[in-house]
Amino acid sequence: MNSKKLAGEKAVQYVKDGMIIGLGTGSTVYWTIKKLGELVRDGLDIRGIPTSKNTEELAIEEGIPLISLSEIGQLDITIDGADEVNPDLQLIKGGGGALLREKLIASISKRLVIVVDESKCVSRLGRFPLPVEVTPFGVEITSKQLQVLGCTPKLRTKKDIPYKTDNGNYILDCSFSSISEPIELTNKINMLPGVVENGLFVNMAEIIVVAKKDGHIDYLQ
Ligand SMILES: O=C(CO)[C@H](O)[C@H](O)COP(=O)(O)O
Repeated sequence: MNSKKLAGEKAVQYVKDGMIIGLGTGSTVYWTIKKLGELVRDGLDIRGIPTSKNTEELAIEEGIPLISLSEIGQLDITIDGADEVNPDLQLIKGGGGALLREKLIASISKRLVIVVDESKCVSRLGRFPLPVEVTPFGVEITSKQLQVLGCTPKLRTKKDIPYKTDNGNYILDCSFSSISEPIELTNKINMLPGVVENGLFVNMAEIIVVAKKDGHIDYLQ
């Protein structure tokens, strides 16, 4: 049983004809996008807004018509994955490095639907290191300032050089032993001058589609 596929495909039930849809990033929402491609080929009329260059490529491959952010003020729905979800529907995102575009697009969506397999569900956030997108300029300073907030930041790398986001920034993966006050923490992190955005999504998700190993689906809302 492929739980990511199950969760990803289930979420298309929220998509209706005529909708503008935020297309998330990652290996779970991959299955949503593949399914939407099938539905588009069968006549579903939607427009997508990708949250990353990878997702844009996939959506084009699937024949999903795209629309640019400058042409719209609001999206009907965004479907996306997550790295951790807690029972209050708070999330850690950004494992795939797309957190800034994901958060921006989610912030102008009427609904944010999250698709995960059950391994992502935790009682308290923080087991997964929190991705923080930062400017390359002054990254060492920003890293020290983040440490003061109680974490161990690690510069994300790819093939031994700093990983660059689609926006040309770096990611610091910040290990907190646990995150008890996500709202306070997100505000404190985003106050730092070198921080562009962090991967805590609080008060944003409306529904979380959780696929279990045995094939059952739970809906957290
Ligand atoms: O936030 C993300 C990308 O920035 C992803 O949605 C998150 O990392 C989950 O990915 P996956 O479904 O591959 O486990």
